[in-house]
Amino acid sequence: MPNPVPSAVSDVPPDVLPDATARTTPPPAAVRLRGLVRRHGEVRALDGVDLDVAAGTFTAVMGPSGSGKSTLLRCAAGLDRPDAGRVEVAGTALEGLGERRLTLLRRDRIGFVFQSFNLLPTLTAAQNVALPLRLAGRRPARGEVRAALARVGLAGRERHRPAELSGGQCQRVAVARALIARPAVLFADEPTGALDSTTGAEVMDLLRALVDEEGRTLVMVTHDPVAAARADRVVFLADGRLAGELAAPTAGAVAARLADLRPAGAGREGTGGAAC
Ligand SMILES: Nc1ncnc2c1ncn2[C@@H]1O[C@H](COP(=O)(O)OP(=O)(O)OP(=O)(O)O)[C@@H](O)[C@H]1O
Repeated sequence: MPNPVPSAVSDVPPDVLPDATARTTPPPAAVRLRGLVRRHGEVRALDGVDLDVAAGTFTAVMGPSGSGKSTLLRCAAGLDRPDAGRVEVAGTALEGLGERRLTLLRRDRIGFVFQSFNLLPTLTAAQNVALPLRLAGRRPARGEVRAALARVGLAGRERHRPAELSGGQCQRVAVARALIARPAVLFADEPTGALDSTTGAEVMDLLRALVDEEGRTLVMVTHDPVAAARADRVVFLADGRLAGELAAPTAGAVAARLADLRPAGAGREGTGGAAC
């Protein structure tokens, strides 16, 4: 019987082989930012940021307080609109999208984890995780939510409400909820900021494993050099601009770079920082 599947490259007609250019072109970035500007009144929170994040990698964003980290993350995740520049997530440009299409893109392609978990207190862990699917009009497949909770180490906690869970467990629920729709990119804004160091380290173990074992793409803002050192790459912001990066970071190298970025005694704290 003829075999319709070519057994070797030499069996493939030349016109269907990728050309040399195609073979050397890197895969499209999961996140691509170009010339990003975001003003808050007089403050240029972002002042022309260019950044590419490769799929399947873990990037940490660091910088002094007020340097624009959260603004960068929110613009990249479609939660905030830049005043100028371009944001692409998984090959889709965000700037031309109307509110409805942006909402759909956020729902289907983007996961976001907040420092304060943002779980709904009246819902169980399972109901919180299922919420994005429910909002999309989808009934979760049998076992889907349970498997998502098991993946983050919360097997058996499906029926617990946030008040019955520790901070670390709440953040795990939030991670499971962010991943349930299988987003192209997971953004995390200070995901360990509300946790003690041991619990924070456990959440970092989970985030690292999601990249290593499942090929997830993660972009995380943090103030903690130890957390940032778990990333493949740390990019630094100062005054709304990129201020260098470190590959294969160590906590010591991250802390030293951060100290260089801080003017003696302060970052931009007190220069119009957001109200608390
Ligand atoms: N909604 C807002 N209204 C007014 N100014 C804002 C707003 N959001 C951010 N800013 C200002 O933009 C600048 C960047 O803020 P952003 O929160 O992005 O910085 P950050 O690096 O994340 O700070 P932190 O580390 O303190 O969280 C700051 O000067 C901040 O005061």
